[in-house]
Amino acid sequence: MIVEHTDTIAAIATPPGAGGIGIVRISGPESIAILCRLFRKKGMCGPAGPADFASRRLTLGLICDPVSGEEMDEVLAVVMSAPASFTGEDVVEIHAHGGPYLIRSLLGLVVAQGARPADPGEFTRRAFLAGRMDLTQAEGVMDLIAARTNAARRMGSALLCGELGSEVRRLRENLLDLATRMAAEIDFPEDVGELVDTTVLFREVVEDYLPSLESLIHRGEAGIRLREGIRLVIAGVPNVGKSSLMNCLLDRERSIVTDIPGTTRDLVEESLNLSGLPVILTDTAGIRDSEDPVESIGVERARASILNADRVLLVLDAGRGADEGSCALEKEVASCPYVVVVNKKDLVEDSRRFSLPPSWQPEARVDICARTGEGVDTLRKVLADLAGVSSPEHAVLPNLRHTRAFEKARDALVRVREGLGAGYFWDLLSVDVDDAVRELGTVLGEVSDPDLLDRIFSDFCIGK
Ligand SMILES: Nc1nc2c(c(=O)[nH]1)N(C=O)[C@@H](CNc1ccc(C(=O)N[C@@H](CCC(=O)O)C(=O)O)cc1)CN2
Ligand SMILES: Nc1nc2c(ncn2[C@@H]2O[C@H](COP(=O)(O)OP(=O)(O)OP(=O)(O)O)[C@@H](O)[C@H]2O)c(=O)[nH]1
Ligand SMILES: [Mg+2]
Repeated sequence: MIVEHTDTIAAIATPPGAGGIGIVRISGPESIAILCRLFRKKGMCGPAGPADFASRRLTLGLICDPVSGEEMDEVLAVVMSAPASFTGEDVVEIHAHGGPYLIRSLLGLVVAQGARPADPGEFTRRAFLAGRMDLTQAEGVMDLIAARTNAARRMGSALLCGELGSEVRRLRENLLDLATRMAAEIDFPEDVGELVDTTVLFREVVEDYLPSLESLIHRGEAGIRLREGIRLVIAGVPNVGKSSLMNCLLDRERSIVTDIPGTTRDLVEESLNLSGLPVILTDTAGIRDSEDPVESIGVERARASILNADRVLLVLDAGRGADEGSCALEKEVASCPYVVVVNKKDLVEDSRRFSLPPSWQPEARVDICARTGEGVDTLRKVLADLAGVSSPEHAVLPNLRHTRAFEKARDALVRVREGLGAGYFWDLLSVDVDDAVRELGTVLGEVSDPDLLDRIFSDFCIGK
């Protein structure tokens, strides 16, 4: 899909503020001519010509204001001629000294020579439109820039390298091939013979394509958690060591700890990087019926935050086990995924470790001693594993947009599976296969939808 752009765009490609070097980037048919009018090569007088720049080599010279004749800066300029550039168009970069006023003035000169200030993400959008990358790779560029944890950074790299794109492309091609065979069978049933019979079709859909989509959707859930983070709420009856656990996970004394039950009253919230998973961690008041109006409000808030949690850490005291209060609380917590944390393991010998009531269904149980920090690393690992962010094969994780499309493709194939069972005619089934193919196409950006592109690229920064 090659799209011609007639205008030339320019932007500052380096971050705002002072730095060693600042870069103005220009892309489009006029970019080399614009550079020539502003650039004077070392040892030459008068403006430069295109022949003064070997493609993809730095050239030293001065940028001069063509109106006033003022020498603005000594710079290195590079020309990358179409199509061998990031955008596939003629690209020019001016590497100047990194003063914000200087860089802005240089951009002003470039714009005065006919370039248009670029929209956010417009360079990458052009790279995509020129067919130099698929949409997942363009999204990888953005993830890479936006990454705040190393795990998110790795995920951006994998996207940019096209790992997800190739996986989706393979799946899409197989489905497309299936759709083609089905269409041939419908149109020329006598000529083509048995291109695909019902059992083969059923096996392909049920054994190959549906599981692939389910796995992509599953990984997408981890991808969304990794990009957006999760709300993790620490809950329990009073005095079991919730605040001590909060402090252990944060590695500092954030929440007040005393031996008086009912110490924590308000919600105590902090953000935390858990093996790359961004977490908002909340310590809450111990849940109990209280006469104290302040504590009661705290307990209400604790309950509300349990309802909002993505996962709850239900803390028990090893000396007390699953007592009546904890059992009542477990019923409130159980609507949400939860991990049982048995604290104060120092108070009982391992052999006297109690078992949880059989009706409880936590995702995991971890025994810790918040006083010494024992077991807290295991808890961290369990939480990262549950969020699906710690295993390396999950390096490339779909985002929300991809996951929604995979879900629609999956639903279409489920309709095919059900239709096969119900003995539907093939022309009906092939509509659903086509749907699945189209959904996978949107992931790659093969369906042109300017609104979709606007939504994706407007989240980018300017100059990217
Ligand atoms: N100075 C600078 N650094 C940068 C970029 C840039 O545009 N300028 N990039 C971008 O933001 C990234 C690098 N990405 C790039 C990707 C492809 C091409 C390119 O010219 N590709 C040609 C030539 C390939 C080759 O010689 O092997 C091509 O694919 O045809 C350039 C940059 C990161 N660093
Ligand atoms: N022996 C032992 N005591 C602990 C451990 N963890 C916490 N404690 C003690 O238990 C008491 C209560 O700890 P907190 O962290 O304040 O308990 P909490 O669950 O936040 O209590 P509330 O805020 O009142 O609901 C304090 O005296 C802690 O020092 C542990 O692992 N072992
Ligand atoms: Mg507390």
